[in-house]
Amino acid sequence: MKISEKLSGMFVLHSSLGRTMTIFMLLLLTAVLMVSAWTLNRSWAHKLQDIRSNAVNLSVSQARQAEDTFLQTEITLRAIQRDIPNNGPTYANKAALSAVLAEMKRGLPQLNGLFVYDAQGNWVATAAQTPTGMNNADREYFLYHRKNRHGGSHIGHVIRSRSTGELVIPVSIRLNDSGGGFVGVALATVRIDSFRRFYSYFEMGDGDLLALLLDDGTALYVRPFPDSFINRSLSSSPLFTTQLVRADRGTGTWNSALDNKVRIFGYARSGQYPLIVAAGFDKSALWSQWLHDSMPDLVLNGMLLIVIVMIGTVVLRQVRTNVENQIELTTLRDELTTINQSLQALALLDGLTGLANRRQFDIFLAQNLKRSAISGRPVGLIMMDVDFFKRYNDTYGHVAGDNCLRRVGEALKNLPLRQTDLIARYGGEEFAIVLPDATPDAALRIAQSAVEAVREAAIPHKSTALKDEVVTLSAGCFVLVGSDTGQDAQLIKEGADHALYQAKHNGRNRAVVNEAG
Ligand SMILES: Nc1nc2c(ncn2[C@@H]2O[C@H](COP(=O)(O)OP(=O)(O)OP(=O)(O)O)[C@@H](O)[C@H]2O)c(=O)[nH]1
Repeated sequence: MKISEKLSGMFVLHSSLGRTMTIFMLLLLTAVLMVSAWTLNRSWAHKLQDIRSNAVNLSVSQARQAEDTFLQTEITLRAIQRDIPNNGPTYANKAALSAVLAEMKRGLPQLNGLFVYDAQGNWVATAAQTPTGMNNADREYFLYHRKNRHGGSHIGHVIRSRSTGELVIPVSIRLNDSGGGFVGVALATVRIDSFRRFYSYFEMGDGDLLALLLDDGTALYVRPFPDSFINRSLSSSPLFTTQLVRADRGTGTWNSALDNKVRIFGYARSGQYPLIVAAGFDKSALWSQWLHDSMPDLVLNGMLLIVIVMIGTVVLRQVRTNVENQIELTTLRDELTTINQSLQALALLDGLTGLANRRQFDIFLAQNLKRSAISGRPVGLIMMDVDFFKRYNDTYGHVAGDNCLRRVGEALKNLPLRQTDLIARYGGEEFAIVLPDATPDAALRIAQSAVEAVREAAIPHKSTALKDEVVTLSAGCFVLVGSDTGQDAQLIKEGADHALYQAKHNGRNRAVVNEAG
């Protein structure tokens, strides 16, 4: 950027209009930016609020669904329990019991199998064909029931079915004899696939998750994670360390323990079973989606900002042009004023001596005679003429003659005059002094000092007829009180001229006053 452009830019800021426009544009820009930011921020906050509600609602509904599944399963187990003789499943009609189990399973597609074990873990009956010689005494649920006397159902960690190889959740109850002694276990295995299928009905993003968990933090199934995540302990997740400690349902945002992704979670604990459902929405995907949805607003706001900046630029450029024009006009005006003043001065000054010229002399004399006519106070005029100046020119040349006149002018300038007096070059080698409010005596005194000053300047003049051979002056004075008849200037000049003639006639180099006035 050129210096002049920088300067004019600064002038814009320093001019009050430029400053006001700049501040206005900046305020407008800030206001639009703030409104846009506030609107977008609100939109994002609403989006988060919606997601939190969705997450909680989904968790609650899925916790209910899981409860229903396990309740149906428990009811089935209770029905099986009723069909088993008091002294234990060993004494049951195994074929008939298996048929009952098969019939029960048919109505419950979420079940992988129904099983009855005796007190040693031997398979007594199943909903499918009973493989001979199978024993499940090593399973966690079997050991659990053998140890715990309570009659409630037990939901275990996910296992792989020995009969089908499928991943299943074991739901079991203890079988007691009439004395409360352990006589076996009834087991239903719930297909993980049933949850997999059910959870796949929900439209969720790739990074979103829906998890069925045991309340000890074990993952039973987590959509969309692979089966390798099943049975993983999430007990260190904020869900278990902080959220569930505070409330059985709620929302929160934390790094998922499964893949360290930040998700917005909703969760709900089952009131009936030790189950928890959590729904988590990938925050970065939500942000991208929100950005995508907000793009029209962002583009609109961006365009608004660009339009404001463009308008601002045009207005400021216009202001700059105006300021530049103003500066140019002011400079031009100042220059013209200076020129005008010089011209005015030049119009009133004599170019050779720098004294007032004839024009100024005439104006000044006329003004003072007018004032004199009003005040009644006299005006004095001294007319002066360089002696034998023709000879001077002839002897020294015209250039020297001009110099001589300049020096005579200098000598006159040094006279002790009042501020109100005026010395002028009347024309040629003639000079004049106007003395407002002067008596004839005072005028004569000043005329004599003028003659003396020129003589003392000692400008050589070898062709003069006078003996000192220096340039001399003759002066004639006249004093007049103005009468405002229009004749005053002529009268006073004639009076002074007459005295000058007398001075010349009397031998030059002297001053004479004409007392006739
Ligand atoms: N160098 C120069 N000479 C001027 C100027 N104005 C007038 N003169 C000359 O001044 C001379 C005046 O001569 P005169 O009017 O005869 O008077 P004088 O020779 O001074 O004689 P007295 O007035 O009788 O003493 C003329 O020769 C003019 O040419 C000027 O501006 N410069």
